[in-house]
Amino acid sequence: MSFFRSGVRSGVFNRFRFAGRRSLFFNAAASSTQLVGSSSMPHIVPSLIPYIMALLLASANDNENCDDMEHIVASPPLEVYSRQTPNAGMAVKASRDIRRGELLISEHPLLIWQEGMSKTDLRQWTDQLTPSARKALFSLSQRSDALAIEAEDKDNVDETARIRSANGFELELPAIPLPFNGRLPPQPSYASFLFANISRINHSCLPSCGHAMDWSRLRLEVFAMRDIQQGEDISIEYIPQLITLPSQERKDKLKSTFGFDCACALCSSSPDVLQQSDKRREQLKVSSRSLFGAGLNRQQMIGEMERIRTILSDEGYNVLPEFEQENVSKAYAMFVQMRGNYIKDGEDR
Ligand SMILES: C[S@@+](CC[C@H](N)C(=O)[O-])C[C@H]1O[C@@H](n2cnc3c(N)ncnc32)[C@H](O)[C@@H]1O
Repeated sequence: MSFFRSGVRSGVFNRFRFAGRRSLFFNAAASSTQLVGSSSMPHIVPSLIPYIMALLLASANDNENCDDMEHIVASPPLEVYSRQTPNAGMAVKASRDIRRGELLISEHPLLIWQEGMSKTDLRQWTDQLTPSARKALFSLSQRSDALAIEAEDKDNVDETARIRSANGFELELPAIPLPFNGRLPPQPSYASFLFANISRINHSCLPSCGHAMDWSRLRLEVFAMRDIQQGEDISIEYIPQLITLPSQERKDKLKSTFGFDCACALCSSSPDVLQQSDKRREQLKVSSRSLFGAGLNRQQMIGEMERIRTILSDEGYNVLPEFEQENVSKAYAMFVQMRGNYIKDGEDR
């Protein structure tokens, strides 16, 4: 079973702006009838509680003056709706026009768990869900593909497995600036997170939004990476490194990881469009590889970065890409940011 993995995103975009005087948990539904409310506390497996507590304590100690409110979207401009075509199920759309860069939602997880737990441990844990958490969890979609059903015979699969598998984000955990001397909490490398609202957002190979975990607040944030019109679908990318894969390989990967046949706008386009897109993605693979260890001088490196930027723009890909090499992704993110400092708003493509 696999889950969304933030990979580089959690590395590049982690923000450790510590705050925490305000209530850590909020109700995402405060002023929207369309979004469900988050439970007041995430439901965390016992093995992860010391780690999460240490993370939040470290955050609370760090910066009392940081304004937490800028990270809370009191009224997310989002609407969950039931999609008729092309793929059934629920989706999220913009409830008003959205500007590039807007923070759309910042949400605490409903559940936090670790992969590889035994069925018994999973059952003990999920039996303790509050009625509202249970309701939110069981209202989410679940996998129904052959792989997921086959996996039910295995030891670590309980009745929530197909829901967790369809909706969970597996994220790399940050190293904690430990508040205690000598008493290290266990430091797992990954944990899985599920969100009542964000888990409704569908995947696209040309996503309109990026997402990143703000570990200091334990919130997943979703940002618009381009202007979005009222009524347009909100989408994110479920798997890193899809940007350098041709359409068939992307489809295969999404199918084997999540069990669905990708029906995003790009994957549903004509063979001609797909061929052009595959060609651009191949060029991106070559360019990004050439940045790594090829002994390019500064000028050549900037040229290659610029080339990547142009190809991405032609592809209509607006989020920051995750290449095979994490360092290349980080360098490209920095390049885009630095370049942006020299370009007046609106001039950039
Ligand atoms: C995290 S949920 C997204 C919300 C979901 N559509 C719902 O009804 O709640 C993931 C599931 O949505 C569907 N899905 C998401 N993106 C898709 C895509 N690009 N193509 C086809 N199905 C997709 C798949 O069934 C997948 O297992």
